[in-house]
Amino acid sequence: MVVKVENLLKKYKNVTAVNNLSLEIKEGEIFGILGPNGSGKTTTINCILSLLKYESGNIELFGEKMKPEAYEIKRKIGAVMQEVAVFDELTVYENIDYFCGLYIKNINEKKDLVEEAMEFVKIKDYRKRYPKELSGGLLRRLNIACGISHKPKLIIFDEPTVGVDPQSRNYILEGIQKLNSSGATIIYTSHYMEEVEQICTRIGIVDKGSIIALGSKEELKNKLEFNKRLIIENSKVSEEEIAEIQKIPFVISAKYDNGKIFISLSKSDINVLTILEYLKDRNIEFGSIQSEVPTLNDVFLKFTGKKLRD
Ligand SMILES: Nc1ncnc2c1ncn2[C@@H]1O[C@H](COP(=O)(O)OP(=O)(O)OP(=O)(O)O)[C@@H](O)[C@H]1O
Repeated sequence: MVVKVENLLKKYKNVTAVNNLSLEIKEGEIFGILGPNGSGKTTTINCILSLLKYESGNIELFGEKMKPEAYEIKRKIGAVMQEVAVFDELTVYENIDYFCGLYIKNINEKKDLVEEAMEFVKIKDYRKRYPKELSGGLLRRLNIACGISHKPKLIIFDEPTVGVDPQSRNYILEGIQKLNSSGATIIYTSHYMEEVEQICTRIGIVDKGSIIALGSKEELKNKLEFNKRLIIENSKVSEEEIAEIQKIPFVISAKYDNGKIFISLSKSDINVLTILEYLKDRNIEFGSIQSEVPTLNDVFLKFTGKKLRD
């Protein structure tokens, strides 16, 4: 087990930021911690890294207890935190060289690793630039290069794509997958369900400091009763008709909102035609029909009663 967190409890005065959180992460995983703002993701990461003291719980990394002075464990970890932490007076190259040099003493080896890290986040063209000359996305990519250049076995990314342009976002996500393919175990925190779905092999959904659901995206979606949602454009449909639709055997729920009928269909016997025939039989006019598969937002909604993003 690369990461083992048992019953972690962390309070800031009277705010319980992490509430009895437990998780285990195996070698080779890209483990996503998905939760809304303030759900305790960063606090959990800071506890895992021993940057914060906590009230109770147990944290082991690579099978050993993690402590502030566990330098041997820390060498195996790369952390890319939400706040960009680079030196303004050093260039892109010098910044990565500095952070790499904290772990790698051999000059030639270090040189190669710095080049590799720059290549990884596609920042080579900016090697002589200073941080203040970089866009937000490039700055994030520099921050990542600084955190990963020493080839850590466990890399933690805390919301690395917040406020970045789509191109940088793609470089970052692809880069993380490449790091994983080359052997690193990854922890990735985010409040963007699309990103987590795209890259994570297993996901822990957090709310109010606790994990409320855990599994692969398929396992999480299997916890839902429905596996398809129809959205039918319609100008008018009565409450009685909606109630009728709801009675169709494989319909889990039906509602009318803002000119659209939303129908969730159960896993078995999905028959869209039956719905359309029903509408046709009753002369209910409809426009475009969309079919959606469930998202992690639906999973979040099921367990918390609220949306992931407000
Ligand atoms: N230094 C602090 N002092 C007091 N309360 C804090 C502190 N840091 C975080 N909190 C509170 O702890 C809770 C969890 O915050 P945390 O930053 O861990 O969540 P998060 O999921 O990482 O959110 P975000 O995505 O906004 O960073 C929140 O209620 C937050 O207001």
